[in-house]
Amino acid sequence: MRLDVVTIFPEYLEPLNVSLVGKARARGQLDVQVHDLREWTYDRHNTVDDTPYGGGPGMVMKTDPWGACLDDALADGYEAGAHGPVLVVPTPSGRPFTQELAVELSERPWLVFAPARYEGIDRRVIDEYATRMPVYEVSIGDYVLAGGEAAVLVITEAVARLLPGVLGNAESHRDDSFAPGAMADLLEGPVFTKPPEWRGRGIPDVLLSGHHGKIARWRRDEAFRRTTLNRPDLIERCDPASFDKKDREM
Ligand SMILES: N#Cc1c(-c2ccc3cc[nH]c3c2)n[nH]c1N
Repeated sequence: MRLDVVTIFPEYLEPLNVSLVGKARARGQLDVQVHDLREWTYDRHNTVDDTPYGGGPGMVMKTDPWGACLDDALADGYEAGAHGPVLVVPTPSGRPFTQELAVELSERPWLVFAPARYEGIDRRVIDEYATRMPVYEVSIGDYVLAGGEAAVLVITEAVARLLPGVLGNAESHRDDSFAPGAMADLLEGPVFTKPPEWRGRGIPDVLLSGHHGKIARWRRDEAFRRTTLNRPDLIERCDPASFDKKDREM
C-alpha cells in the first residue's frame, strides 16, 4: 500500500516512522510519502491560506498550492479505477471513521491524505479531485481538533494493522473490538498476564482452568458486560442468537 500525506506540518507525521507503521515501512509493506504543502507555494511568505469569501472567522486553505501538490503526488504512477488512489479528507463534518471503513480503506492500494488546517480547504479542491478518484471525507470522532494530521495518524494505524503480514500471527485482529464475527460490535473484555498475583490481586480462576470453552464463554460474557456498561448503543446491534449458537459449539 502507498500512502501520501499533504500537510503544512510534516513533522506531525513523524510517528509514522515508529512502531507498527514504521516496521511495515521498513519491511516494504507500506510506502509513505509526506509532502510539505509550502513547497508548492511561490510567494516569498509561502502562503497557503487566505480570507474566506462571504466573510466569517479564520482563514481558508488556498486552491493553488493544493492543486500543484496533489497533481505532483498523483503524477507518480496515477491510474484511475480499482487500482488507483482514493483521497481521504479528515474533517469534523465527515462520515464516522469506523472499523468497517478501516477495512474498506485497507483494501485500496493507494490512499492520499489531505489533512487541513485553519477553517478547511477551498471546496473546489475536493470537487476537482472527486472527478478523478473516490473521495472519503471522514471524522474520527465527535470533538473538534485544530487540524487533520492527528486523524491521519489514527486512520493510518487502524488501516495498516489490517494489512496482511503487518500484525504478527499472535496479534490477530480477528477478536478486535468491532471486528466481524460473533463478537462483532462488542468491546473487548479485560486481559491479564503474569505474575499470577500482583498487590493482592489474582487472576480469574476460569483463565487458569485450561478449559477453552469456558474461557471463551467468560470472555464473551465480560465483553457483553463491558459493552452494556460503556456502549449500550452497540448492544442492540448484537445478535443474541449467535451467542446461543456459539455456546452450543463450545
Ligand atoms: N477528522 C477529523 C476531525 C477534526 C478536524 C479535521 C480537520 C481540520 C482542519 C481544521 N480543523 C480540523 C478539525 N476535528 N475533529 C475531528 N474528528
